[in-house]
Amino acid sequence: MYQILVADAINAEGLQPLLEYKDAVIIEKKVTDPEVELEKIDALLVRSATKVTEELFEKMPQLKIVARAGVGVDNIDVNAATKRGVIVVNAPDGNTISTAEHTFAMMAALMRNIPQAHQSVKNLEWKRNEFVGNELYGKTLGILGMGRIGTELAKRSKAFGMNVQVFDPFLTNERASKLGVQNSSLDEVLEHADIITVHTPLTAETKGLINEKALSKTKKGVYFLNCARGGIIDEDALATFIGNGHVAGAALDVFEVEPPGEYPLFKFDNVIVTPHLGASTREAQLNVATQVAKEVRMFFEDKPVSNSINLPAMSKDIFERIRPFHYLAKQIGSTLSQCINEGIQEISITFSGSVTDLETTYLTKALLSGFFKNRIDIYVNEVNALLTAKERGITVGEKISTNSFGYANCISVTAKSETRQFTIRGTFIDHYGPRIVYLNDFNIDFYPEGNLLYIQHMDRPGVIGRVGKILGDHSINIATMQVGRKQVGGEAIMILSFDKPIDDIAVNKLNELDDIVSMNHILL
Ligand SMILES: NC(=O)c1ccc[n+]([C@@H]2O[C@H](COP(=O)([O-])OP(=O)(O)OC[C@H]3O[C@@H](n4cnc5c(N)ncnc54)[C@H](O)[C@@H]3O)[C@@H](O)[C@H]2O)c1
Ligand SMILES: O=C(O)CC[C@@H](O)C(=O)O
Repeated sequence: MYQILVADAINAEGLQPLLEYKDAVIIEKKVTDPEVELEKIDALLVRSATKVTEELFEKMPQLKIVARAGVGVDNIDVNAATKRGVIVVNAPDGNTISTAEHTFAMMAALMRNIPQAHQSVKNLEWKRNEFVGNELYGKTLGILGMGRIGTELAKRSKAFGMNVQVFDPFLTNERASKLGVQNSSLDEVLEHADIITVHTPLTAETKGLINEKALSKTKKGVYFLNCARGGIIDEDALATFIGNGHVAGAALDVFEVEPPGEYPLFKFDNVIVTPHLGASTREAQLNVATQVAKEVRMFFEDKPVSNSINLPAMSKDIFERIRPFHYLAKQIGSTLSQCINEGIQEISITFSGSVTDLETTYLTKALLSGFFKNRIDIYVNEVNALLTAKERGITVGEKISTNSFGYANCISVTAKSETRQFTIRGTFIDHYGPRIVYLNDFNIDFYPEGNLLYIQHMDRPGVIGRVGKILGDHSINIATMQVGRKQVGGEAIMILSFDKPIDDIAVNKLNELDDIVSMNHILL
């Protein structure tokens, strides 16, 4: 039974896909609640309140997926998640419209002094001259960050007759002209805009994007909006420029520290604020909760998640095509690691035939996760496989080849240690499934699953019989047996499979046999 912790206020109706999931129990409590057994939690659902830090991951060794019911993942240490193989998903577009509408509402309220006038009337005043505002019509709106929210805001602002000038390093001129906005540099926006709004994520690059230097390039009387993340506009610098009258006003939905407590900007009447309400509509909360609940359920049902921050996105269709090779790659990796007993320095993977049409990097990661599964303690999956290899000094190479060794598809892997190299190849055969077809210079053919014994021996009369006898004497039933050799009387290999695990006594007896060179018990 998966334990799913819903740590922030997430729309209950949206959680329905998880509430209906019979393999999960939902716990709605804060991560700090002493009743929560953090060490048993498999999935964590949050909004922006819970900070998902390295220390929290430390307390949650079972955690497999963190879902952010919203866009920004700046409250989640994604690097720490990746290192531990924890998948991070978000709900990227469920609150786009709500946040764009909130930004627009803030802009209109700011330009027409609505919050101040509202308060004044409620204080039994009637100061019509004091609250004279400005039209939006004809003004230049500068948008920094033309992603989902920036784009929706641009559309709404154009409908109000505004000129829209934008800066986004990833925006092409073609897209800008389709949207009817002017694609500009940061400085051009700063110099020309009457109102400037930020819609970037908070990153090392965007932290303080609007600082003293940027503010000093703006027009006197400019207005600022921040409905993205606190810190993109430097709050101290903004306070200075509002205080000296250069900036005419600001509307803020987000703060460097939330809740902001005693806050220098609150003393200005021309600063209007909301408590991080951009996404707070019934529609957005239902959308984001449903999106993440579906994603978490898909993950536990072993289906592809589409909005992962640290995994490649894959459609259901593509996932169905890659699924057999994904399994094959994992089993190859796991077989490989159990066939070699020394430290590996290099793993080279070559894909050929029909598998090359697929996302091979994803298969490389799956192969590595299989490789590490039996070698190290930490949970390795496609998220942290490459990082784990790097941390352990293993060079991983991937290439495509036209030589598929006569198979319709082939994954060939060579692992190198200081002293030797080991090659393993697998293929997926329609109607048969995954097969290992080459092991350490021997052609062979076996199904990579279950309890296997890989025996290297000399090709001499009676060896196979003696192996069979010892196993029989220990009541061990051989399910399948494959042999491979290069020349008569030379080195040979055997792969035996069993219905149940074989005991150490039998293995030791087998090891004592003449003509047995080495033996590896493989559990797949
Ligand atoms: N107030 C709220 O409740 C609320 C709700 C939703 C989202 N948000 C915030 O809004 C942000 C934007 O959301 P979105 O869905 O539009 O994201 P998005 O990823 O669709 O758009 C972000 C855009 O910023 C651009 N960008 C990145 N670095 C930049 C830089 N240095 N200068 C200029 N542009 C840059 C990107 O190219 C991208 O186009 C989120 O990261 C989140 O922090 C806030
Ligand atoms: O959870 C919220 O309400 C805030 C969401 C918003 O900041 C986001 O990044 O999606």
